[in-house]
Amino acid sequence: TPSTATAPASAASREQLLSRLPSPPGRLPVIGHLHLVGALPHVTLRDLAARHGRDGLLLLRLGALPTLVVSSAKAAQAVLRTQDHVFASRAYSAVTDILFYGATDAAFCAYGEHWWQVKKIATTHLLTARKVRSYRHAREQEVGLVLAKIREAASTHEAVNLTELLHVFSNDIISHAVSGKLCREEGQNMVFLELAEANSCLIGGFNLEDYFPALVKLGIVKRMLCAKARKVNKRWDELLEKLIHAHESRPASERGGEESDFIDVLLSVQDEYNLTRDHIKAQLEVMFQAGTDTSFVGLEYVMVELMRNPRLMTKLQAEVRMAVPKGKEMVTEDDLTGLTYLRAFVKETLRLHAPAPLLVPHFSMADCDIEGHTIPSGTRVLINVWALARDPRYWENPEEFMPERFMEGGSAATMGYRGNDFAYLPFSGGRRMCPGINFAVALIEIMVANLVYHFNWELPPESLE
Ligand code: HEM
Repeated sequence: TPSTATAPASAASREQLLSRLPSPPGRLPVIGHLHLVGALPHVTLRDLAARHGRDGLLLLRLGALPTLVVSSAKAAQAVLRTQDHVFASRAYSAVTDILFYGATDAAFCAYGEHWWQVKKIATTHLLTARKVRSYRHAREQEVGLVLAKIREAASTHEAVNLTELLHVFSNDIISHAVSGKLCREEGQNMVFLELAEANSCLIGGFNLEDYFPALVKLGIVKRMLCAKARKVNKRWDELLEKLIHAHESRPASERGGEESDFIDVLLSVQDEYNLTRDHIKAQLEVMFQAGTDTSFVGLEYVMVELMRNPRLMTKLQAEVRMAVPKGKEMVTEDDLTGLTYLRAFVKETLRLHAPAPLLVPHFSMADCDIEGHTIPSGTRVLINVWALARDPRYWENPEEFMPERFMEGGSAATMGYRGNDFAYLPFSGGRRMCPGINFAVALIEIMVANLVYHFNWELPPESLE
């Protein structure tokens, strides 16, 4: 059983503690184990952990940064529940520092008073079940636009690029939540898409500056490595300033109300939470970062699994078509209650294809014990939820796509998204858990329901050759 955290160790004893943790051979000077992390880190890390790990733990030296990889449900439970208070921080990153106004947003902010405040704003003001419901007409409208494009292609038997359509769809839904009706003016929704992609390139990779913080302290290196991030941040700043300004200049009577967008809400709680202009911009920007790609990847994989499993597509179509009154033009959110197979289908997709397979890295703030191993403070932690969700110790036929396991009577029937089952963590768990679950699931379900209600899907013949 894990014991309580103790005060941080000195550098020497920290190194001593690290040297006792299970770690793979092949560590090189300077880069450490970085060369072992391939193009699909969750896959290579699973294999390395199976070979060299112990008790679900494996220590890698990624550059100068000790990184603990967690690959068992018990160790994940220790990090996200029993010792959540120790592991709820984020490591310093020069890139997120620049992109997110001193990392003052909810996702990249280090643990502390400011993070509590901005996370609370996200969970109690921006992403509540009620707020998410208030955007249903906007979602249905965006779904309508996608359906029109597909209908047009279908009428001439043309293949559609679903990846592109669904990516734009996810981005537009979030643009609408952030800036309401203004999001389409002057093509601002497309600028959001472009900037979110630029951010992903900077954050998503294994960044040199993150692994060699000492390098960043040298002025020249910092200038070189961070120039791109500054450029991208400048463009975000111009766009967000313009939108916030447009909101401020609207009469107060138009700002409140049921369908108020994130900018309206943040402006209205600005004084209560002592938010600066930069805090507001950081928070708006992170919604794109955390919400767009993740939702889009989830949605795209649902369609992949539908096309791979025609029998299951027929079953899902039957459920949706039964539930929608005859002659209705499109499925609306009222029709979705009780669609248990749809719900299970999405859950099973997020099991096999977690959009954030290693979560967002956690960071320990004190020494503490996990499974009899002492983890020193200042350790970065990756939880391999992709590996946990395919581990035969926890799942029957783990590689098989079987939504039924999440249905009544199935082996995972009681598993939900809230991080209570440590073999199933697509949205993580504990203090750092994703606050966007309702938002994401609503977006995915309404789009999928309509895609299967209106169309039969198959891959174009040339893609099968
Ligand atoms: C299928 C879609 C999504 C998935 C799979 C997902 C998953 C995750 C994961 C794994 C984390 C990291 C948790 C951790 O560090 O332990 C996270 C954090 C976060 N997500 Fe999501 N997310 C999704 C959609 C969204 C949406 C739509 C929004 C907002 C509109 C959102 C907002 C956030 C925020 C603000 C955080 C940071 C929380 C923190 O650090 O305390 N997410 N999400």
